[in-house]
Amino acid sequence: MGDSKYEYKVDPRLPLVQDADLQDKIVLLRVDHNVVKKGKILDQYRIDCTLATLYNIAERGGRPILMTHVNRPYDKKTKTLKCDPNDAVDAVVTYLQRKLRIKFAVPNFQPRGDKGILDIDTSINHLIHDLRERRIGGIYLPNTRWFAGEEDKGEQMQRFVVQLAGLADCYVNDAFGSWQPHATTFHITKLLPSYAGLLMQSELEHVSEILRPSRPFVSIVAGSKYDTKIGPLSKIYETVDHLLLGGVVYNAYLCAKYGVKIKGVDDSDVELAKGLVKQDEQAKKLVELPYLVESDTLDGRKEGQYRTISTADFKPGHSYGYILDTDPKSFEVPEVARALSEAKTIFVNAVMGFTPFFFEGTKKMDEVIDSNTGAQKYYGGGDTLQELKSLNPGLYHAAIDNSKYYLFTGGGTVLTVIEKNDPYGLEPVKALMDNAVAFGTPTRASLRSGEANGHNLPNLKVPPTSTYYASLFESPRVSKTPPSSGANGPVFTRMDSGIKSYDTAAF
Ligand SMILES: Nc1ncnc2c1ncn2[C@@H]1O[C@H](COP(=O)(O)OP(=O)(O)OP(=O)(O)O)[C@@H](O)[C@H]1O
Ligand SMILES: O=C(O)[C@H](O)COP(=O)(O)O
Repeated sequence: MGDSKYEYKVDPRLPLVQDADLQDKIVLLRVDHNVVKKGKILDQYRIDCTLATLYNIAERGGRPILMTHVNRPYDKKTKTLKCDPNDAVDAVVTYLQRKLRIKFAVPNFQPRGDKGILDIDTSINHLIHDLRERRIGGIYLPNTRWFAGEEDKGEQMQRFVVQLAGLADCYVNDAFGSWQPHATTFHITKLLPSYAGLLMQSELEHVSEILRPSRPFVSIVAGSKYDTKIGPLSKIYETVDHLLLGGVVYNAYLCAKYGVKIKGVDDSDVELAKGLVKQDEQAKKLVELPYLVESDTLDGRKEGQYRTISTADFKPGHSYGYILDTDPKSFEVPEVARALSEAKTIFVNAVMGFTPFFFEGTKKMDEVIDSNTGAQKYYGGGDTLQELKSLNPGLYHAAIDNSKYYLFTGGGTVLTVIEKNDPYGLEPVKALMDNAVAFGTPTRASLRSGEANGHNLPNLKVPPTSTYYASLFESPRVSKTPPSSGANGPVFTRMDSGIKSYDTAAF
């Protein structure tokens, strides 16, 4: 165990990376480095936050294989997966190499048409060898969402997870921002001993604070990910004293509340938003930002083609163009100003406008929040942090070292925690705790009670030894009989790629 001064307050049943034996182990490390837009990094914060875990793994003899998703390359409507170089991990790898002065190798797996990458093939074997021999500092896998198995729930997922497990001895999840239960955040824990990284631990400690906020508690939710944000909103509504909305979420709410039509807002989204309107009829916690920026086009900020409108002028049945920002003067309306200045806790997952063209609403929001010096302020979300940094750089840098601020690496994750009212209800986090029980790995709870896990392992899925995998990587074409891992251990079969398979009964 480490020095408790440097440890986070987390559920003692959570298996922690600092308690894992990592000496000469290959560690599959899931991070959320989803910070690349059009091939460029907009804000390194999410990467920097994972360096402690990376150092911890390296310091204790572990050999890391990193994985992150970048953007959303799978199109649910057309069911196609496009491996666009703009969504590659290369920019992240270049940044890490420059920062750490070590070499990361990125294997190149060919996608199959618009189905994405189907297999981790044996071309990775020599890289694993180099990793073990310390000729490279790490491997960085391609964008996890380029793999057909990442978001799948059936055979492709199982195949991908089995191949991933075949690369490593254990798994560490440091991707707090990636709360969706996908192959690399969730299913992989069925096959490898799994641990929470240091960033994950820090985020879990701080997100617990939001669940018992000093009141009044104000949440501001905006942005474009309507599908994953509208769900948690009704639960969030119950926990806050005031809710402010912006972006696409607010547009749907306005259509539902005022019976207007706003360009780009789907009828199905308006239907969903009606629930929120109904909820607000009684409690009236929703503080509306009344001045909005309407634009005739999505093609940027075109002189003469955008204007400020007011919700006071909304008439049922009236159609509007795109609503692409909140006019800053919305924050001067007494009701809005009061809600933000009297708040004791503020959570912000909000980009108010269509970036990069419309930014004034977000800039003003950040400044007004900052002027409430007494409030505890929590920001979360990839774009939310990027915008805070680019619009108010001084404020952003001061916030990083200010105890009145905490910057989460995931906004959708915090919303989900509030929805579940439990950080350990996040599926990837729960999977880590279940894994500790199944694999018998030590946790603070088991160490404290003297039931050091790992000695008495009935009904466990025990992975094969690293030596076994190493031998495969060294001579990938020679078929070997895998070692028995006990009566209850997994059954292995050889796959075409030369990587071992677990019995899929684990899923
Ligand atoms: N009115 C609007 N119309 C269209 N796009 C908008 C509008 N308001 C904001 N956006 C877009 O929303 C995006 C940010 O929203 P998003 O939901 O991805 O936030 P986030 O901070 O990344 O949160 P999370 O981490 O939960 O994904 C930006 O790309 C911005 O351009
Ligand atoms: O940027 C984010 O919000 C996280 O990386 C999660 O991305 P997702 O919502 O596409 O899963």
